Amino acid sequence: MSTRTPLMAGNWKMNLNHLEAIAHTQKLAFALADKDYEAVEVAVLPPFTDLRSVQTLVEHDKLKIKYGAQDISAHDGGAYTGEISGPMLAKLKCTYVAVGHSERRQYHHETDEIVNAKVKAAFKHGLTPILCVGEELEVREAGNHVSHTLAQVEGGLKDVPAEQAATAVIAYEPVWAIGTGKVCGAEDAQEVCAAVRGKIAELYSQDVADKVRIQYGGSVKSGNVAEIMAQADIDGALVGGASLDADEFVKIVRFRDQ
Ligand SMILES: O=C(CO)COP(=O)(O)O
Repeated sequence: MSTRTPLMAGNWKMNLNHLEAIAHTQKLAFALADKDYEAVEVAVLPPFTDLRSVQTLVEHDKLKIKYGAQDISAHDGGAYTGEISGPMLAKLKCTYVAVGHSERRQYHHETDEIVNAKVKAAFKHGLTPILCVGEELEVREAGNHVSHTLAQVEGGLKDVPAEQAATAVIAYEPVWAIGTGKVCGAEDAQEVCAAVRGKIAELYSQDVADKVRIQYGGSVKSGNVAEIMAQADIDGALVGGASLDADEFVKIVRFRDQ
């Protein structure tokens, strides 16, 4: 039995303004009970413009919900118009930051080198990266999903020391399952997540591999989360669309009751 605490993180993507973010976080906090936080770590990843509001609410009401950003600059500061740095996110007391989400790889041309620099920037400023990896449909159809995903893991963690790697979160998100309603079968997800853990063991050690939390993401809903969470190497979910519905996200956090 793994000692890894499951992590259920809601990636809001480009949804909810700062007022909606407050209302949504309050709704989540109201519905979640201490026993939920004892069993599962719960996090939200709002847009940058919401983070200060979420921080203020979490601190003022002493909420147990963790929060983080959806991206981080590889740079610490300077002439990088539109970017948000690690020191800025650390100042907002973010716990997590998603790095290399497939939407950033696809629409912002983030390569494994850029993703690696962002992973390092996160660690440098005390943030835990959620390193997102996963294959496109053509890659899966060609049967290359495992090697493709492992190359992204290796690229993303290049030159990251073992002590840091052990605290990372890796999110396996097959691109074809994101926002499509096509959930990857639990056993297919487990196949890749087990291979990711094997890769971490090869790059570092079994001890590091046993510590790293691996999430599945892609059309996770209350109706399919239990089967996904029953897999040995899946330690949580990175939830997109369903995290925008507070009742649904609470049900996902309570996957054991499904
Ligand atoms: O990309 C995702 C989370 O990062 C998954 O999105 P959906 O849950 O909407 O498929």
